[in-house]
Formats: sequence, C-alpha cells, structure tokens
Amino acid sequence: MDANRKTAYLTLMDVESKKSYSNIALNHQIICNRPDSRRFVRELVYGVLENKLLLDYYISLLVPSGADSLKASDKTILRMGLYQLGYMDSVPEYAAVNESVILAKRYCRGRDGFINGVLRNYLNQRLSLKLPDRAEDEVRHLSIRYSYAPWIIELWLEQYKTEFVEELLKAGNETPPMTIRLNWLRIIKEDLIRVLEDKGYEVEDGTLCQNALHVKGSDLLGTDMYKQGLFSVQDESSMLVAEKLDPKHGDLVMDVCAAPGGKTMAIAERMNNTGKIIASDIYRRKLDLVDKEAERLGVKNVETRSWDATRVESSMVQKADRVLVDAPCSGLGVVRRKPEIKYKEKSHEMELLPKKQLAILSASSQYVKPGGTLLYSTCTINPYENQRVIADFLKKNTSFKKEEAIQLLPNVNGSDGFFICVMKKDDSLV
Ligand SMILES: C[S@@+](CC[C@H](N)C(=O)[O-])C[C@H]1O[C@@H](n2cnc3c(N)ncnc32)[C@H](O)[C@@H]1O
Repeated sequence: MDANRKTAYLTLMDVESKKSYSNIALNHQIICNRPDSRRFVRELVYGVLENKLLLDYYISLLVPSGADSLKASDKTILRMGLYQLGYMDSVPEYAAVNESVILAKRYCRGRDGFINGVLRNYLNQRLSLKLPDRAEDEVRHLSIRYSYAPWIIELWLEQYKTEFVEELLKAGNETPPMTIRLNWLRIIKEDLIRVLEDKGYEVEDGTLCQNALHVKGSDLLGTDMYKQGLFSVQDESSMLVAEKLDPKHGDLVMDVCAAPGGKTMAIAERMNNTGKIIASDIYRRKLDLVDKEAERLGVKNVETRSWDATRVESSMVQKADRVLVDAPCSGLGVVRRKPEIKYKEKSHEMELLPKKQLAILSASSQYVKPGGTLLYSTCTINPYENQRVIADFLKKNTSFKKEEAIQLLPNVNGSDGFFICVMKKDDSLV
C-alpha cells in the first residue's frame, strides 16, 4: 500500500475520530509510517481538512443517505479520493480511484465496491454537480464553497462587506508561509540568512517585523541550526505582539497566559537576557515547554509559575513595567494552520470566552506600574473577543488609555489573524 496515502488516512482519522490537532497527528503519523513524500501527505491532509464541508456536500449529492450516514473510515477515504480527483492535478484519475479502493480493502473491509462506485459516479457526474444557490442562501453558499461553519460567516458578515468576507475566507484556506524569528541572542540576521542559504533554503525578509524571515525548504526543525537555537518558527503576527509590547532592558514583564512560550521567548530575545519575565499559565505541564524552549534558545531571564490569571496575585500588584495578556480565544485567525477550527460549533464554552478574557485582563491589569504598558492580544477575528472586551475593560478601568489597536487579517497582512491592543496606565497615580 502507498505509504503516503496511508499516512494521510491515519492522520485524518486521528483528527476525525480522536479530535487530535492536525499538526500533532500529522507529525506523529509521519514518524510512524515514514512516507516518501511529506509534501504529498501534507497537501492531501490539509486539502481534505480545508475543504471538508465542500467534499461532504459532494458526497451527499452522490450518496442518497448523505455523508453523515457514513462511518468515519468510509467518509475519510471518500473525502481523500474526491480531493485527489477534484484538486490534485498531479494525481491521475485512475490512481486516485485505485488507491482509494486499496485503502478501503485494508481499513473498511467489504466497502471497496461502494467506494469505487461513488468515486466513479463523481467522475461521470462532476460537471452537473452544483453548489447551493447563492441568491437563495448566501451564508450556506459561502459555508459550503469555502468550508466554514455558517456562524463564522455570519459573524464576519456583521463586520465586513461580502466581497471582503469572501477574500478573508479564501485567505484562510491558503497555505501560510514558513516564517521564522531569528534569535538575536545567538546570531545576527545576515549570518542566519547565510547559513540557511548555504544549506539550500530560500530566504526572504519578513513583511511586518525586522526579526522575521520567510523560508522555503523542508525539515527546518530537524536541522542543527534549529537545535542550536538560532531561530524559532513563529508567525509574524505573534512577533508583532512582542514588538508592540516594546520591552526595555531591565524591565519586569509579566506574561500571564504564556504557554507554550512563543511570545515569552520573543520578548526575552528583545530584552537581551536582562531584567525578568514572569511567564505564568494555568497548566504547569504546559510551562515545561516554556522552560525547554528557554534552554534551547539560551534565554536566562524567564521564571515560570503556574497560576490562574483570573485571580490577582497580591504580591505583584503595581510591580510590572509591562504586562502581556495573550488570552485564550476562539482561534479564528489561525485557521490556515488549524483548519479544524473552521468547523467548531458555536458552543457555550465559546460564548463564555469574552467573560473569561475580561476577567483575565482586569485581574492582570493590576500588576501594571503607573506609567506601564498593558497589552491584550488574541489570535482571533471576533469583535466580541477583541474590541468589545477592550471597550468593557476601559469603561471600568479609567486609569488605562488605549494607545493603539490593530486587527491583522490574512487577506490584508498575509499573516495570521491577530488582535493587538496596547494600553498605557496613567503615571500620575502613584
Ligand atoms: C493563546 S494561548 C497562549 C500562547 C502563548 N502566549 C504563546 O505565545 O505561545 C492561551 C494560554 O492561556 C492559558 N490559559 C487559559 N486559561 C487561563 C487562566 N485562567 N489563567 C492562566 N492561563 C490560562 C492556556 O493554557 C494557553 O496556554
């Protein structure tokens, strides 16, 4: 059996049945099955995940009982087959059908004839298969066409014009560039570019941050350069959070939702190992990742502590020069990396997020010294978790003033969708 398709199938089943994160499941299955083309596996896995609602819509047109009536294994093989037939020009039609049948023989015994029949019906009927009518129901049309849960489309249509929403939906289905943050503690930019190019990587400057590089080439995380801590993989939106926090040498910084530590490390590199960063998170286990990253990067000014950021730690009140609240959120800005977020139901837990975000922001604001900086960020595109949380906070906390608020968007900035709001505390209140 083809190891590439087997790896893709097992990854997709982990995501479908065990609700694993796609990036974690993919890495795990690549290690277990050693496919010969990681690029093919990645393209197939992310292609299926990004187009799941569209593929299921086609399955429903071809299978009278509908996609929901199928077992996860049948559905996964059909989604993979349809994606190869509809979107992967490099795969001949016979290979897409035959390899799907081979997978079915191994993973859903007795269903190979059914899989074969559905894929052949698709080939015969594909020109007559139509999307839901846009004029009749625009949200449903966009939801199927770009594969997003309808509530996300409704949320964005409240904020932006239809054409803009369509661009945003499209951008969320694109593959993000591989972006790295150079580690100023270990290497200067020119030298890092040179060593990367010497190893055959293509390197370009980032667009938002000076310490960002876009890199093309495979297995970057397997290189000695990575192990030696010369760089970290991070989207420019996250780097911009550290830049906007603007930490100075010698500052005391509190990063209250810190794990796994991407922004903590970006802040530490800017402080050149001076001052102190208290990196806290509610989960101690996740803070071990922060400690490990600090070791790899040669960062020595980070102290990790586990605490619940909705509670005030009285010993730290008015002690910090800068406080970062990188709040837990719905993640609608990072669907390019985690397409499964596009299909989340609007749950009760999600509706409670703004309340939790406000509670964390309010408690953490107490650590800011007079004249200090408070930065609130999320990786989402949702006014109820972003602008509305800030408005509610500022209404009750008049000693803080908003300096700058930015909503980064993949279709405008080429980065993940991020919200960054910088606030200053009045310095007359001592
Ligand atoms: C967006 S992630 C932080 C990402 C991190 N800043 C980085 O750049 O790598 C949000 C974090 O908030 C943590 N968290 C959730 N609820 C919390 C709470 N009540 N107190 C402290 N941390 C919390 C989660 O465990 C998660 O690690």
